[in-house]
Amino acid sequence: MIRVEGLRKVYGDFAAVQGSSFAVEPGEIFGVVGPNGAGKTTTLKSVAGLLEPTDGTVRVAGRPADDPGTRTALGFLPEESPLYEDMTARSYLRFFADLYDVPRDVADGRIESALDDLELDHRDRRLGDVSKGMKRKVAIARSLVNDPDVLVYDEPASGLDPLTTNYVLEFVRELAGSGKTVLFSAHNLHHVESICDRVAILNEGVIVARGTVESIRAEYGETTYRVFTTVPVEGSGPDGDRHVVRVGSMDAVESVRERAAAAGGEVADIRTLESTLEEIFLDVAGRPTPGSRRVTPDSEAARPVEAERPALGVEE
Ligand SMILES: Nc1ncnc2c1ncn2[C@@H]1O[C@H](COP(=O)(O)OP(=O)(O)OP(=O)(O)O)[C@@H](O)[C@H]1O
Repeated sequence: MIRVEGLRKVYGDFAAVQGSSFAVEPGEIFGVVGPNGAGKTTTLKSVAGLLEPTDGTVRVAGRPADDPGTRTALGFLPEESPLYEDMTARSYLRFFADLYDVPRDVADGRIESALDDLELDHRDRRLGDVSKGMKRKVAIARSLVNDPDVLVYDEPASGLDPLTTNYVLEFVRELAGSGKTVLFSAHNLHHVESICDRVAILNEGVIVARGTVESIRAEYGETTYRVFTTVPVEGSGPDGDRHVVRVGSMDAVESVRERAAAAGGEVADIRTLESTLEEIFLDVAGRPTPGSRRVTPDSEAARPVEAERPALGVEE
């Protein structure tokens, strides 16, 4: 549903994205993570047809991302989503449904159902007077008024309390469960690990790791073992009435077992620990990336900064 090939975006002499390729299928949530400035928003805006790539192709549902047909079949949630503060949730969503030429009766049904699904109270209260969580939910509802197959969500849970965050993430999961294609960026790697089917780790505009969390863990992570013994062994520390030592291989576990036996004790328990996505991220994103983000003046790719295209439903 989303096909990105060789995406490159240069601002002046700076490459924000240096040649990314990935695909996202219907029903899938694909997470883009990376440090500040890695190129996540640039990637998402390019998929949403809001930025013209310097090089590469972006296709959504078989059409170029900037095709007018694509843009109405896609819901984009920007990182910051200022709303028209004097409107109510209902009037605001109707306004956007009108922009997408959704017939009024279809729009009303769709809006009420989105508001119900998002458990939005205060539907007729001025948006300037509602909570941040509710504003974010309204922005999410706005991304759905045209019933798009493809959703591009930049930090959907940014700045929300844990309860609202869980609600929003669960909602995104349900949207993917109903067959929508979701491209999603987030800083909170625990959220990404919990809801994304596949992940790309971006660093300095380059995808440095990509795949399911399990495959990334298998390739870049490490397995360690916490070995609990009834007697102290070299390197162990107390843990209640037992002792615990962390080792990195099954051979090392065997060696702990032998040392415990030699000291008249035994191994009481072994727990396996896998690297978290966060640990892998800190490792992978800390490595130097191939290529420089600086584009030299005589380089073919050094083109003028592209203006952002105005987007339907995006006031930035
Ligand atoms: N219009 C622009 N002109 C020049 N440079 C830009 C422009 N937009 C983004 N950049 C630069 O491109 C790089 C990537 O920006 P982008 O917003 O895509 O990163 P990000 O990964 O989304 O960052 P964050 O996590 O901080 O939101 C950054 O160094 C940013 O300063």
